[in-house]
Amino acid sequence: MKFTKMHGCGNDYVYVNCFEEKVEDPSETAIKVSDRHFGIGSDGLILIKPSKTADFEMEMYNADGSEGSMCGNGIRCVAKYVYDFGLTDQKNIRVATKSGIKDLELTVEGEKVSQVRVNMGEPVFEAEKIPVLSETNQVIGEPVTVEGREYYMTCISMGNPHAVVPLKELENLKIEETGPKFEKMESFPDRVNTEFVKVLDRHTIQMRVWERGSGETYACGTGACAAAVAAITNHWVEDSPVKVKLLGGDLEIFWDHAENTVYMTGPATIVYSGEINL
Ligand SMILES: N[C@@H](CCC[C@H](N)C(=O)O)C(=O)O
Repeated sequence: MKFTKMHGCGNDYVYVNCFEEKVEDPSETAIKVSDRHFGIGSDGLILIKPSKTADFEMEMYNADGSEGSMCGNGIRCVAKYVYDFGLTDQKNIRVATKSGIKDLELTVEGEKVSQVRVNMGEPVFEAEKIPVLSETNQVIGEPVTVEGREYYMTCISMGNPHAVVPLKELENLKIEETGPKFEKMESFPDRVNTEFVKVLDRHTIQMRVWERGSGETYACGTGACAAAVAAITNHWVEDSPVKVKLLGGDLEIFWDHAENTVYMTGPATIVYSGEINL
C-alpha cells in the first residue's frame, strides 16, 4: 500500500490516496500502520476518496481502529495532499466527512500549501447530540469527580464529542491515567475526547488532549475548536481570536457569533511517502 505520512501540529496520520489504492479493511489497517514499534507509527489512518457531493471525501480511523466522524488536523492535511500532489488546482475546496461537508481555504506559498483555514461548522451544546448523559440540556462548567478529584467540564460536539476541563497547570497532569477515565466515563456512551486547558491570557490558552481511540496526541483540531468555544462561553478568555497552544504547535480559532460558525487556521506538513506490505 502506498502512503504518505503527514501531520498537523504533530497530530500525525497515515494518508492513503484511494483514487489509486484500495483499502479492504480500513479499521484493521489503521491498527497495523499506527503501531509505533511494528508499523509506520501514527495517531491513525486517513483515506482520501472521491466524493459524489463534494470535491473529495475524508474517511478517518483512530489508532485503535475505531472510525472518527471528523478530524480537524487531518482535514488540513487532506487539503495539502490534494493540492501539492496535483489532485486539484483549486484553492477553495469542499471535503465530505461523516459530520458533513467542510469548506477549506488554502494558502499557497511557492506552489505548496502552507496554511489551511477550515469552516468547522457550528459548535453543538445539546447534551443528547454530543452525546453526554445529563439531567440538564447542556453541560457547561459542571462538576465531575474522577478518582476522588473534582473537575469542571464543558461538553461540546464539533462533529465529534469533547469534554473541556480547565486546570491551573498542565505540567504535572498524569494524562495517561486521567484521560482514559474521562474517555470511558459512563456519561459518554460513545466515549469522549478530553481537552485539559490552562488559560494563559485573554486570547490564549494552552491545551493537552486525550483523544478517544488514540490516547494523548500532540494536537487535536476539533478539540482546539471545542476548547476555544468553551473558553469564550465560560469567559476564561475575552473572545475570538483564540490562540490554542498545543504540544505540537499553535492553532488559531475564530468563533463567528453572527453565523455561529467556528473557523480553524493552521499548518499542514508532509513527512514522507512510502510503501508498506500489510
Ligand atoms: N485528531 C483529530 C480528531 C480525531 C478523531 C477523534 N479521536 C474522535 O474519535 O472523535 C482532530 O484533529 O480533530
